[in-house]
Amino acid sequence: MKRDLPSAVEGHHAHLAAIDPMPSPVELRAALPFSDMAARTVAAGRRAIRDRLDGRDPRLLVIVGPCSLHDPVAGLEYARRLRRLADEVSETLCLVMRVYFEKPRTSTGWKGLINDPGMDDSFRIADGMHLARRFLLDINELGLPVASEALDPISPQYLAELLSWVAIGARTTESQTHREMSSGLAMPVGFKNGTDGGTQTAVNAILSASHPHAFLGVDPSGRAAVLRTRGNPYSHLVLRGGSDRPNYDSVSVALAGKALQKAGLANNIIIDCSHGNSYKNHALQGTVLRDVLQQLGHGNQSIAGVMLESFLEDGNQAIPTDLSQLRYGCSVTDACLGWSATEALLREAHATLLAGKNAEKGRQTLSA
Ligand SMILES: O=C[C@H](O)[C@H](O)COP(=O)(O)O
Ligand SMILES: C=C(OP(=O)(O)O)C(=O)O
Repeated sequence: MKRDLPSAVEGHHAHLAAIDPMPSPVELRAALPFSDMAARTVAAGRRAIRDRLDGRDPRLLVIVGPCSLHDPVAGLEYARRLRRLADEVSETLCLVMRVYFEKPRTSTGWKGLINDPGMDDSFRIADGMHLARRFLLDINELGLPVASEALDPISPQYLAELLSWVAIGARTTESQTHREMSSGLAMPVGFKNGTDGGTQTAVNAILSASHPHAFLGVDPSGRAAVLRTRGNPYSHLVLRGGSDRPNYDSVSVALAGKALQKAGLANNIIIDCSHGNSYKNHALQGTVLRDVLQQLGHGNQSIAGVMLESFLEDGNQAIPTDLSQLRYGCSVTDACLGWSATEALLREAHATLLAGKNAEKGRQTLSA
């Protein structure tokens, strides 16, 4: 629908095709209300992540799931499997499901389930937002906390109460809008280093997000408003590698830690095993994770967690014109580890960390 938008300037709306109304955040929340179970999952998920960042919980955070969520049915099947695995490895790993509905593109491409749920350029954003909130409720009701990327600055009004962790992506870490938004979010926010591999933009972002801001946004009724924030004390760094080289190695991690400390920030780092850290070769994510485990075994105190891109099927696929040709459970954006490789890798990580934990207990008993 194109609203009548008068302007004194001739041709002012020449590049605007239409303005479609959206239900307000309050309306969507009323249509898809919180359940007690979902509320408990979010509270427990956020607490566990804060405890890890504060050093009170020694478990490694693992943010794991598809590069993008395009099919809620396959997503739910993945979540059920992850939920079972989460229980099995809970002594050493805190699993959080990666549920990304908004994709920042290098230039063009499908921008995610919220933007285009039909994957056919029909851009039914109101339907996409409804699907996204429904899916987040379903996952939280399984008892699995959720991590997502916050890309659109209005989306959090609809969805953020269902998220336990949020990323600001490599392409938006330098954006003031995203830093301001993060300063008011209730959950820990991980800022990724830039696509060029530089960490200073993320350090600046963490500093900015930890401060109060006042900026334009929408209130829960969807009305334009001035949002005044208190600052987010749980913003932290995500190392995702750069266009020419990874940055998960111990030297890069130490240098990033020094940059955080120099800025007076907590030395908390999450390693994204995908993207620039694996040269976008999904099969290399295991190599990165094993290196991180080795760093932890050698006493690294700054790595709080890892991120893995994983789905039911290995690899990825282009979005076909005939959507009935889509392969079930296979990523339509970056390539992912398949479920069996994911499960094996996380069990291996659990066994490695458990062995380290038991060895430490043994040393303590001997020296007591
Ligand atoms: O994680 C996903 C992609 O790396 C990101 O959205 C950029 O994708 P593109 O370079 O294919 O646009
Ligand atoms: C887009 C993503 O990552 P990055 O911002 O690191 O490119 C992502 O994690 O989906």
